[in-house]
Amino acid sequence: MVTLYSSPSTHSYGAVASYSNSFIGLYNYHHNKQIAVSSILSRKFGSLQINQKPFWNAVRMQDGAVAIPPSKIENETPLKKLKNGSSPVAPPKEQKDTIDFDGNKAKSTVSITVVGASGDLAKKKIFPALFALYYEDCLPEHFTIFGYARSKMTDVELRNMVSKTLTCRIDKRENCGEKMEQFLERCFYHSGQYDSQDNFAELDKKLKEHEAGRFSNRLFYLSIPPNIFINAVRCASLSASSAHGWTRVIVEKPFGRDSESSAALTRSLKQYLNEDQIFRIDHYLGKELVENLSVLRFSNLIFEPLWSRQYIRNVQFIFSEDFGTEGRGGYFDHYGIIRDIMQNHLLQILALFAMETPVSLDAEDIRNEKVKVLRSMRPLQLDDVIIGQYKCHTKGDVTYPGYTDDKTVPKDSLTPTFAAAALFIDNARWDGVPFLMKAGKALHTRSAEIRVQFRHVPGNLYNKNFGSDLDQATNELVIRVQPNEAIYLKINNKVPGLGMRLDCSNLNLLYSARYSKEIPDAYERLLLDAIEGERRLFIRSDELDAAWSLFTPVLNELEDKKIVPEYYPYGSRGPIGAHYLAARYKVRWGDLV
Ligand SMILES: NC(=O)C1=CN([C@@H]2O[C@H](COP(=O)(O)OP(=O)(O)OC[C@H]3O[C@@H](n4cnc5c(N)ncnc54)[C@H](OP(=O)(O)O)[C@@H]3O)[C@@H](O)[C@H]2O)C=CC1
Ligand SMILES: O=C1O[C@H](COP(=O)(O)O)[C@@H](O)[C@H](O)[C@H]1O
Repeated sequence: MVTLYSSPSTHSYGAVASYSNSFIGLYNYHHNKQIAVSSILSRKFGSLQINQKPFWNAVRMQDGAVAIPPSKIENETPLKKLKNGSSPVAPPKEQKDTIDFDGNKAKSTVSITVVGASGDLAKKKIFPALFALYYEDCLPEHFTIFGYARSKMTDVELRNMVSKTLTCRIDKRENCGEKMEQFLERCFYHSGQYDSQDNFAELDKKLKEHEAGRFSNRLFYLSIPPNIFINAVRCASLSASSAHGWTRVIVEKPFGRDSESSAALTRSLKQYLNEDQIFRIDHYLGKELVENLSVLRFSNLIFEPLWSRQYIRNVQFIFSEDFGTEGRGGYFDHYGIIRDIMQNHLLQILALFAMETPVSLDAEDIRNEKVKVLRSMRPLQLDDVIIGQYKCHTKGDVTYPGYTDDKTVPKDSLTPTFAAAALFIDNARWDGVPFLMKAGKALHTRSAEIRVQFRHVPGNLYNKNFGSDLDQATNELVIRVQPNEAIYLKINNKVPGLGMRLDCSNLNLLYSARYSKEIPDAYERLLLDAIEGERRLFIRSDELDAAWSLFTPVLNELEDKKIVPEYYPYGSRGPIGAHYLAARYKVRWGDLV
């Protein structure tokens, strides 16, 4: 066996390969160079096949290690020959991938453990996403799914619970019921405490039975409250890591509640895991239209040249939900809308929207650009934020509860359920362009969209036809993330007829009209990526640090100064303050025009 190790300590990437403790090759990580490394190994050991694509994403270069091009590697180079006596190969505790020499897929298996399997997210999203992947034949041939939680359940009871949430896709195939049965047969349950190494060791034993001597890789999905993350990671890592394949852990938000707690969480996670093993999920990155953002920008000649302060007046990121915290008030009150939506989902979209062109589509190249743009942003100022909280509202016979009517929320809570903010990127491309965010619960509609408002046409011959309404006269590009996914561009055109009247119309790519296939749920894409070791859509720790440093000062100030939110009725369009904030930057919210 050839064992390939990884180390997370730098952001440079490479491969270290060893064979019986002898160093073979180390090379920068790029798709074309993969072949270089694999060919070195092939030359030395005959017909090597790299049968695990994820491996290449998992490999990182050790601090201070020397990159040796394949042409220089004539013989096996002993480990000790590497620079300054530094240990070139990560200690065994770190993640390692092993290449199955036969390249035989049938010999490997993936075990997926949903930690917190009795919970809301597991039922609502994780199990259905796993089934959808199975249904679409996207899971490896051999896989096992384990639910793990404290609740007492048998395998059959877990299957019953899971089966209630499974659905077939719209383009139903006849064998859907059969597929469900087959999927459920691969689901098992183990009851245990989150802080018990012994319980995780029992899980390990069961996993091994199912893995049946196959080359095993293990994925743990932490679908549990954040206060038990670390215990679960410690126990899973120490007692139930894969002995010779990869072990990866998907971590759900919240990743702390400010810079300090987030850094502490990262430090604790890294006691037991490499950065490469940690998959921080932001499910908005798995949404189809968010994925499409880079395609839109970088594969259409017409957009990228316009993508700067020269042509763009402002950009808006808008999230609204037409329901309140319903059942999640306990969690929400500790976080509020800025942490729940803005600091992660909206900021991640902003980073993808505003980043420079990455060197390639490799995860690290993309994440490097995201970090760069986040670090070019000004921390949010208190003057540039307004906050709101929904209050009870009666419409006809129905009374909608206010936020503090939730029994799990303190009566005097000042936690914002709505916020609007103006952010700025201090770089050459975006200097002076307001990036506005708006997020709220219990509003009049459910939607998430990006709105790009372009500048006016200089010396426009048709100005008189529009009067002075800049918003009517200028183009707007709308990327509707949900619902009814669409990309449309507002253009000006002449109303047909003998007169000269101008109109504003949409060039519209409505996904449901263009594509008959159902759009996969974000969790499907992200789970598949985690299984395949594709990190592009997961958040790296330096991205997280950069994101928190933009919001932490203002979050502290809001709390220290006990800023009272502006109250808005359940089901309304939110506080009026959002309009004043936008107006300060000569902006009108596009969703209200
Ligand atoms: N639900 C959602 O829509 C979303 C959730 N998230 C995040 O995903 C994670 C899971 O969410 P969700 O499923 O809603 O969480 P739950 O509150 O439903 O918790 C999941 C499971 O964890 C166990 N658990 C709950 N509270 C405790 C506790 N205090 N101590 C020990 N175990 C506990 C319970 O299992 P048992 O008692 O059987 O051990 C529960 O079934 C959280 O981090 C959440 O913030 C993120 C985005 C959306
Ligand atoms: O992360 C979260 O997202 C949901 C909204 O997700 P969506 O995919 O349904 O738009 C939000 O309700 C929740 O408060 C938040 O924690």
